[in-house]
Amino acid sequence: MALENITQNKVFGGWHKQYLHDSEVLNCRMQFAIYLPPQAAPSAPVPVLYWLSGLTCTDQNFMQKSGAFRMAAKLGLAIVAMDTSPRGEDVADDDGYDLGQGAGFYLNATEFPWSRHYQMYDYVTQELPNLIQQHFPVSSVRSISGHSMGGHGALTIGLKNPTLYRSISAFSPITHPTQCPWGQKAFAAYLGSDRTTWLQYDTCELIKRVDKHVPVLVDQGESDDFLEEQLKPDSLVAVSAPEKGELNVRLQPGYDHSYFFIASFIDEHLQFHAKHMTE
Ligand SMILES: N[C@@H](CCC(=O)N[C@@H](CS)C(=O)NCC(=O)O)C(=O)O
Repeated sequence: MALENITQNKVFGGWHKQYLHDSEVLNCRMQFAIYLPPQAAPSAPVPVLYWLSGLTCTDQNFMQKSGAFRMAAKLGLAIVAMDTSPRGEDVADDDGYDLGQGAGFYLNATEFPWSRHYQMYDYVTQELPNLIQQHFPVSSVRSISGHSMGGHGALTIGLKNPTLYRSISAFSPITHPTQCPWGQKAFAAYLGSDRTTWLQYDTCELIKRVDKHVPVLVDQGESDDFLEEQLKPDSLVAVSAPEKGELNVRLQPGYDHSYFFIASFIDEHLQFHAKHMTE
């Protein structure tokens, strides 16, 4: 599949590049960004961290604001940041910032009018990684991370695919979407009124169902305005079971929901993933 390179900037000895491509699963043109560290070469493929952003974001919020490049260059990690939904004039949308374009929730929609394009689960787990492996000097070793809606995406996708990802991390994730307004609105639209179909995309429900999971690191700011109504870290702590795997939920005093918070702890997340990707 053809990639169209639209930007490239050298940073910490590596390269940040943006690309456009036709997505078969999303049925539209998509944009993504990749950071290739200086170590990446055809003779030396590097592991990849997939980053999933939150509501209203594009491929650029993380790349421009997280300050991840210095540590990624040091550790020799590639990072792929994708868009948060299918895009385009023909793609169904909604006036709310929390539904439609910019709010794909990393699931496969089954309901009209969303199902024609909103297949983000397949895009993240299959189409995009295949494209990345085909075109860049990366190995098949992957981990996954994200913020808010993207933290929900990273956790659900990582829990459901323990052989695809070595580790999972999340900042301020929506941990129990079937029990919060953002999740209930999105799942009702994308998946319909049968709530049993929602459970496959709910981190707290998935943790209860799996026997084992890969190591998980979660950071949550205690001064996050969305903490109690939308994110519910206590629900995640309540279902954690040490015998199933490492699940470290850290509450960080004073931090809010923004990329200032992400920038403060991104180095620790990259080190966590690098450790598990090089084991
Ligand atoms: N009312 C906010 C809600 C959306 C929001 O807070 N989005 C978070 C993720 S849930 C974000 O990362 N915003 C973009 C940014 O900070 O760069 C907005 O419209 O920006």
